[in-house]
Amino acid sequence: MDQVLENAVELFKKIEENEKKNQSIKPFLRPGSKSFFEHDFRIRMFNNNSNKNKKTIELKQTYTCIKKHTSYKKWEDFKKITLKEMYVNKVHEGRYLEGKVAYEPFFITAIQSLIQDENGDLEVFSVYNLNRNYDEDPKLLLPLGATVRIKEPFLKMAASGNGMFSVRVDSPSDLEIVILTEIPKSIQDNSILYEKFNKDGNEFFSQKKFLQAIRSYTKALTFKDCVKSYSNRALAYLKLECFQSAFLDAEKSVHLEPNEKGYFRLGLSLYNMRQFEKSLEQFEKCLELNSKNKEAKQEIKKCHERIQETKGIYDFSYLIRNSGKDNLRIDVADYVSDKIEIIDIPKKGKGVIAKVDIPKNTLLVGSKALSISYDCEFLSRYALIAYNLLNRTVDKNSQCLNLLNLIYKMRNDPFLSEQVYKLYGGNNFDRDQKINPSIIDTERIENIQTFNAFKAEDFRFIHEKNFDSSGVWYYPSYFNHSCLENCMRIYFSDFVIIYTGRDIKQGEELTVSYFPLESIEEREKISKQFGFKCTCEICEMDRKDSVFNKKRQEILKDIDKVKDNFDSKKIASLVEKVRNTYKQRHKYKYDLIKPIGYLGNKLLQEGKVDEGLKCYIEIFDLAKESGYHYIAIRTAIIIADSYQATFRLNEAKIWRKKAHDYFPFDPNFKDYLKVSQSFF
Ligand SMILES: C[S@@+](CC[C@H](N)C(=O)[O-])C[C@H]1O[C@@H](n2cnc3c(N)ncnc32)[C@H](O)[C@@H]1O
Repeated sequence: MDQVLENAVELFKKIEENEKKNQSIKPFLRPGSKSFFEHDFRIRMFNNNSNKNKKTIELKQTYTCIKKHTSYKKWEDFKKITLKEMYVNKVHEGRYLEGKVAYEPFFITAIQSLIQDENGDLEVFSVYNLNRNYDEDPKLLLPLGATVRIKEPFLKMAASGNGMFSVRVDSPSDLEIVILTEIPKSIQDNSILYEKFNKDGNEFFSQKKFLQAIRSYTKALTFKDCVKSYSNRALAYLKLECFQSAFLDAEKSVHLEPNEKGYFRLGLSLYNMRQFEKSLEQFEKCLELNSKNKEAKQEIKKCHERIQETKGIYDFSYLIRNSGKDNLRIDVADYVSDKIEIIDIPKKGKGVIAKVDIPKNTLLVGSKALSISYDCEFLSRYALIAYNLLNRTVDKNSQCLNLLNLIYKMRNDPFLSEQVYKLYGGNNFDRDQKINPSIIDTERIENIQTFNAFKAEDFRFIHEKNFDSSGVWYYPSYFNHSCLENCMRIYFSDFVIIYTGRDIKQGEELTVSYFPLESIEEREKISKQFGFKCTCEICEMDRKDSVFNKKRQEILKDIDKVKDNFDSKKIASLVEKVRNTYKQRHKYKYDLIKPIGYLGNKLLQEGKVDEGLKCYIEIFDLAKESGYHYIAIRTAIIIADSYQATFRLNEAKIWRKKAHDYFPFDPNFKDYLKVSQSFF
């Protein structure tokens, strides 16, 4: 077994043992000497530095932290606690811990340092989810000497600490950091110091050290309220994608004195928070001050395009051109049709219904992911193993990374945060309770991700593992599942459109399929993870058909084993066997799709083109009837391509039209649907 995995398993065992042993620990007796802690820290630092070349990512919270989130409450509602009073593996409800950062912090899986309380007692202190930027200097995020306050502190057995404990913070909004500026308060309006810090800020900025630049501008601003420093700090925030902070600074800058750069940066922060109308206003103000500002003109054009999109007017050629492997995130606005609404659906939570009759192929929703991560963006598989062991999960790279990204984005964009908190996060959370968007409740966010994350199944890289993804979309998250979906989803990188796959009656629920139409067992397994049991017509029929279904699955398994070695005749006889299991049933014989696909492939390989095509035509009909739209489109294209290749251009045209009927919005859509013949 891989050494890394072995080490991780060891680590995992140790945590479990320690947790068991310490279940009954009462007041915790700590050695309390600073030199002891510093010695331990040096060892950790050494281990950490020896791994310097391996990039690692910070980890999120563990499930062992059963702490309920308390940021909804005010600081005044909590009573102070000191380290001496704390217990191990206990959440100290209604209390807060205050202390100073007593050691230069560093990253292991979280930012780690020592906290020293008012009695001079020390404890290790770990902060998770504080920042996404791995190259960031932790000393800047949690500076030595800064005062910190932690709500409902949790003294936890530390995973990396050989029996050490640490005061652990998972949700950054449980923590308040007072950063010392090292500037005596008595010095007021010192323009020399202002110049010095402002210059430092510019220097750091030019070196792309944006966090340092922000710190310097902040110091500079304590001496003088200056338009330029606010505006420059806004730009540094923009570089770090901290859009809300950028917005506040740019706003201060133009408030002090209307200025071109200030309006431009205000426009950019609003644009990035997807407030296109408001953003347009700022770029126009910028142009009023300088009618020759080319960049502002370009941004105005983009704003107009986005505003058109919010009306459902999309340029699909633009979407196709600007999405794909080279561009995993597309600049596009959201749209929701006024023909649909979100209501409570019995036994399903919320869902989407049609307010009026809606014809087939009506665009209902266009939505860009609130956050998305791709497998190819992951930094370290070591971190993934540790992450899964600590969390007792089997999350993929993209899922783990997306949680971190989502948290980061929520901290920097209140509009986005507000949308995330509206989504279903399991029954333990009251979703109607209004949450301050600046609160980061990692447990809740994680639950929201569990119930609402999907992968962006962009046709163009659907088979490539590296492009596996995990994203969260806002409006699409309200669509419930049905194996017999009546809507279709098409992805353009991280942008998805949802439209009706057939005519819909007023009041009918609109559904999409969360997973492929595999066997009922497989579907039930996945839907159980989502916490529901599908009751669509196909599922009900499958459940009634259980004896034949079992037989069918056995034959399908056999076919899988032999499909590469058998010729078309032998495969055809196995297909017949599957067909026989459907004798009692006249509808939804979707399990025939795969074996007939194998047969069609084999026939094409043997040069029996017409027989092969007959198979594909049957697949098209089966997929169409079962509402398995993706397969229907792909099959129609394969058929069209095969006719084209054998110069039967008329048939090719007919089949291209059938594929195109599934997506009537743009004549060039066929370019998007370049699928490989090797699909089956
Ligand atoms: C993406 S959300 C869909 C919207 C959700 N119903 C809500 O209230 O926001 C997924 C969750 O919806 C519920 N759900 C989805 N499809 C369902 C179905 N067919 N039957 C029952 N519950 C369903 C499950 O709780 C699932 O975890």
